[in-house]
Amino acid sequence: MSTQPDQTTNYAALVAEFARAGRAAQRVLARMDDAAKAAALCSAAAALRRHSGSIVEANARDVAAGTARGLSPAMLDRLRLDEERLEGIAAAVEAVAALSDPVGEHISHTTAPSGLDLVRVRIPIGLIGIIYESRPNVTADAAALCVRAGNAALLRGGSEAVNSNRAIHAALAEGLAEAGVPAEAVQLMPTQDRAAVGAMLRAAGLVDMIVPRGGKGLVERVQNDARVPVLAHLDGICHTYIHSAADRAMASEIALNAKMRRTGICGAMESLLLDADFATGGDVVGALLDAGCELRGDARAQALDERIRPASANDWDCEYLDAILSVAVVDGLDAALDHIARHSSGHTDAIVTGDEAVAERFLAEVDSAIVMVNASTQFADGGEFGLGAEIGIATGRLHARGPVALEGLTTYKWQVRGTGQTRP
Ligand SMILES: NC(=O)C1=CN([C@@H]2O[C@H](COP(=O)(O)OP(=O)(O)OC[C@H]3O[C@@H](n4cnc5c(N)ncnc54)[C@H](OP(=O)(O)O)[C@@H]3O)[C@@H](O)[C@H]2O)C=CC1
Ligand SMILES: N[C@@H](CCC(=O)OP(=O)(O)O)C(=O)O
Repeated sequence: MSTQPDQTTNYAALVAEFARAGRAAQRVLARMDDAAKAAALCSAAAALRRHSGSIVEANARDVAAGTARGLSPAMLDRLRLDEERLEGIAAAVEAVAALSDPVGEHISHTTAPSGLDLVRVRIPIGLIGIIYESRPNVTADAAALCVRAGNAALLRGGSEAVNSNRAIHAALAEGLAEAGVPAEAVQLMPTQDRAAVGAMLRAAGLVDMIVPRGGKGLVERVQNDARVPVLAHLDGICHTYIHSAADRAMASEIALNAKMRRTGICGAMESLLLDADFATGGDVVGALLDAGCELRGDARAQALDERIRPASANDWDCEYLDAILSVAVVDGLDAALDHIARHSSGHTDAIVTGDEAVAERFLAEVDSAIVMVNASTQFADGGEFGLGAEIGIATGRLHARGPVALEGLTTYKWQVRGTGQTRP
């Protein structure tokens, strides 16, 4: 779309215009078979490579502006592209092309007592709006996953990545169009005005689903404005509970990895719960402190190591995305479950224990999208789960939870075949 918004733009009308174009393109996409959609994504990958110079140049402008604005090193790292990273983005689009097409799969096939033949068949959701952080690879990943599953995408990326996103989007649209997919199958919102995010969230009947991927500010906006079904990909306040029957070495290794492998991702541990009866809690916190992590603890945690600072009430609900961790000492499984129920964001929570019965209770009772036993929360990732890719980690309670890939971007319908039945 060529619409250029200005001060007087009516964002509801703008979103409606984009949505109508996207829905028309989606109907074309829905008629394309597996091979045609895969070929279109390979064509989009080729266009990314063809335009790598201008994409990297656009990204350099974003990075220069971000540097001047004082973005953190972690944010700049997520923003930055070079030829090698761009090759990775193109290869990821090809990897999505190589995944098998979920559309048309028969989820179930039964015969009703009336003799009706009932097939539940997988279909695309339709037009999906995605609001995401300033990480340009998400533009290509999200577009590729949507198209592979037969959906149109309306993308709204983070403001710091605006030039990169526009360049990536232009290349993707060109490549898709060359392979017979209407360019409007993947559209990028032409404005960074946050009022337009509100219009996307309110576009019920035009946008079929919104995927918000971001932090607290976005959560509040979604809660206030959403009229469209939302598949929330929100913050990760992830816990690791070290139970009294945890293996000592395993506890330290998992805690270190869960916090320090990459501190800036949503699957990083933000809160450590040490069982009061776990004998070597001091070793776990010592290993984290020695690795350069700042620990903020309650009084009992502070007693384990003098380097632990006092935690404030806010710390239990804080997503640091940094080498900072809150630590509490809890009295047994029930206290750990209570703490997690109060403070988890529903992303990923883990227990370390050698007691199978305790592990099973944790798996059953923690109500998060991903619940783990004896593993690092950093495994919360579509690639690690064998899904090939991910839009992100869904933190809500709808049909797709945890890493969302192709299946999560589909719904189904019932196909009913009769032989002349009438209902008595
Ligand atoms: N669950 C998951 O899969 C993932 C979750 N995350 C989470 O994302 C967060 C990090 O991302 P961060 O860089 O902070 O991204 P933000 O949450 O600040 O921004 C994400 C997107 O939301 C928009 N946005 C934010 N607040 C508002 C608002 N009030 N109104 C309208 N639009 C808004 C931003 O727009 P604008 O450009 O205007 O700021 C941007 O497009 C962390 O909390 C992390 O856990 C990150 C990756 C994956
Ligand atoms: N789930 C993936 C990506 C996490 C992610 O997207 O993080 P972010 O850098 O906040 O956008 C992983 O574990 O690498």
